[in-house]
Amino acid sequence: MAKEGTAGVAQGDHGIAVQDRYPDDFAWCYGCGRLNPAGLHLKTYRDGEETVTAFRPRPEHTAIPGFVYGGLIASLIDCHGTATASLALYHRDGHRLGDPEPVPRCVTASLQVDYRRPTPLGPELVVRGRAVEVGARKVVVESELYAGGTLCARGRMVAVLAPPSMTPGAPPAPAPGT
Ligand SMILES: CCCCCCCC/C=C\CCCCCCCC(=O)SCCNC(=O)CCNC(=O)[C@H](O)C(C)(C)COP(=O)(O)OP(=O)(O)OC[C@H]1O[C@@H](n2cnc3c(N)ncnc32)[C@H](O)[C@@H]1OP(=O)(O)O
Repeated sequence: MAKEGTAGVAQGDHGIAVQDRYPDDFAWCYGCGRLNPAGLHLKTYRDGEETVTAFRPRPEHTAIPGFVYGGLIASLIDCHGTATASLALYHRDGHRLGDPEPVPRCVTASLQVDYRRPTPLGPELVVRGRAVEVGARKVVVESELYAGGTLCARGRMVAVLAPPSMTPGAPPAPAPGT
């Protein structure tokens, strides 16, 4: 039986958020790190062939009174996208959330946001995403952001598996050209 998530939709992968399975060293992101006390704590769930997240902006997320700051919208699309990419790589490798294997961590290589309508401040925002290309290390993710059912923004991003040299505690990467 699927559980109900914050977005009010059925969750897959045992109803576990991708961000709750990132290794601790990778769980400090301002947008989605569960260990960042000042962060947004975005949670991404599987919903069939898509992913979904929900976030209710607060008054400090104002652009002009009554409307949401575009940088917040980009953050939601960004963090939901990297999580969608991580989940796609995890699935490709035959895993499901809840398996003991660590969930891979992706970083943003490219992020495009199309702001289609002013986003009202008040309703919960829902972002739906999907991996449209899954390569060895690179995943292209497309997404849409809705406010009260109205499409307000679209995103397209390239997410890349964090190289081992980015892992905290790893030896520094060699300088370019060496
Ligand atoms: C967090 C910053 C890093 C600090 C390290 C802290 C340690 C903790 C580690 C992890 C925590 C994760 C926390 C995530 C937070 C959530 C999301 C964010 O806010 S991320 C912040 C903004 N993003 C960056 O700062 C990336 C800066 N860029 C890079 O480091 C590199 O450029 C990187 C890793 C993205 C790619 O470098 P390559 O040397 O590993 O790999 P190549 O061969 O260049 O690219 C792989 C594939 O991606 C494509 N690609 C790369 N950049 C692209 C671009 N801009 N547009 C389109 N495709 C691109 C390439 O064409 C290639 O594709 P083909 O496999 O050949 O098909």
